[in-house]
Amino acid sequence: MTDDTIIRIAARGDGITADGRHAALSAPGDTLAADGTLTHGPHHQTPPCIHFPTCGGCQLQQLDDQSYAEFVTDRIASALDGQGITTMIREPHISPPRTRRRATLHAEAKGGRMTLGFAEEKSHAIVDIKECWILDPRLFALVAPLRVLLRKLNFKRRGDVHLTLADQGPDILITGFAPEGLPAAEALVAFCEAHKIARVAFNDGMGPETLWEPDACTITLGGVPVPLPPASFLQATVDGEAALTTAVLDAIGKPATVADLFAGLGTFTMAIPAKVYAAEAGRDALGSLKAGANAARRPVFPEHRDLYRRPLTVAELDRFDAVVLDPPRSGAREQAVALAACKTPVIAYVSCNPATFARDAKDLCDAGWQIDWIQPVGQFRWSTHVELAAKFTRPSPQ
Ligand SMILES: C[S@@+](CC[C@H](N)C(=O)[O-])C[C@H]1O[C@@H](n2cnc3c(N)ncnc32)[C@H](O)[C@@H]1O
Repeated sequence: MTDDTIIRIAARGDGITADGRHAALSAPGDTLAADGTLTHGPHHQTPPCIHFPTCGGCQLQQLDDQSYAEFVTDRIASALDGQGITTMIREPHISPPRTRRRATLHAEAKGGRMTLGFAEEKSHAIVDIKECWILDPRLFALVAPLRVLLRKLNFKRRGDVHLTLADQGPDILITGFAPEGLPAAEALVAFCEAHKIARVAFNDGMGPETLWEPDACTITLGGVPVPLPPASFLQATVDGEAALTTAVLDAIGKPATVADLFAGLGTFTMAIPAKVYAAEAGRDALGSLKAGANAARRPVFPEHRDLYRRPLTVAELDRFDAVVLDPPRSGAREQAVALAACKTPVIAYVSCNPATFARDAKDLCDAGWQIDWIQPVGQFRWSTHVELAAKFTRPSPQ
């Protein structure tokens, strides 16, 4: 290896040479000459998608599978290293291509053309996708028909198209627009029947209005069908959800009572075979979790609670045999203070941001917790977005 060899990929996706220079669209093992010429090495693959690298949906298609998996692990290791923490990092789980079950596309009507796709990298321009290597084929199959539909609906602006695979089929929420008139209604029904759509809702600023939903939409979590509000948070792939759930169950063992914090629709709540207290600030999500758990007669105790303003106290946390938390990207700094001091024997921390995870982990480790292991999960294949599940325990006295 020479000083001009790319030795790692930084958090934002640039390759970094041994002598500290940055190169976009490079892979470990490539070499960067002094004049900026990049020579591809053994881990540089031909990006499969015709839209790469313009499309902002993927940033790292030039990495082969080995170097992408190493990137995912390295993101977590470097964030922890920055806080002075070392631990065992398991083999990452990487979602296969074409498995993304939810995505937000952007639509724009301009000059008689309807553009529909992901935004360009670092730009508002929309890439009119003709192929996609990350979307589930059942969702990608709707992209061309949706362009036709939007034209028929007289969509004349810019808006978002949220696509989700519900138990009943594709669920679509279109924002920034609401169709009007009988021809639009007829075009919508014909589209939904032809493509076996589970639901279509529009949100023109007043909240989602559902115009098609022949059977109530659900998403099955841990074997429990949960009512699915439009554009809800779901783990991005089914296999990614399974990898995170398996890690959480492995971490917590066989507890009698568990707190699931930032519970969402109940991805972990429903998978845990115990009494589960579920705290969540989103009213719609919590209402669905409650309805799903009640219908399935699960011993779940939901609470609508803002965990940033009102984190669980030490006394509340001490009642549980295990705590699971899965906060948004900003992490759980406020909740980590009480977690650091509580007596619960085990914490399973699921994170979609290694940097805030490492910050919160430092608070826990400073208070005597240790990280037993971390399971990296790359659900957003070929992106710089990395997830993980970690097990925290208190070391037993010698
Ligand atoms: C990363 S998602 C995880 C959801 C769920 N655990 C899952 O796997 O599907 C984070 C969740 O935290 C919720 N949330 C965001 N801010 C919150 C707050 N201040 N208090 C409680 N929940 C919050 C969001 O509504 C969202 O459901």
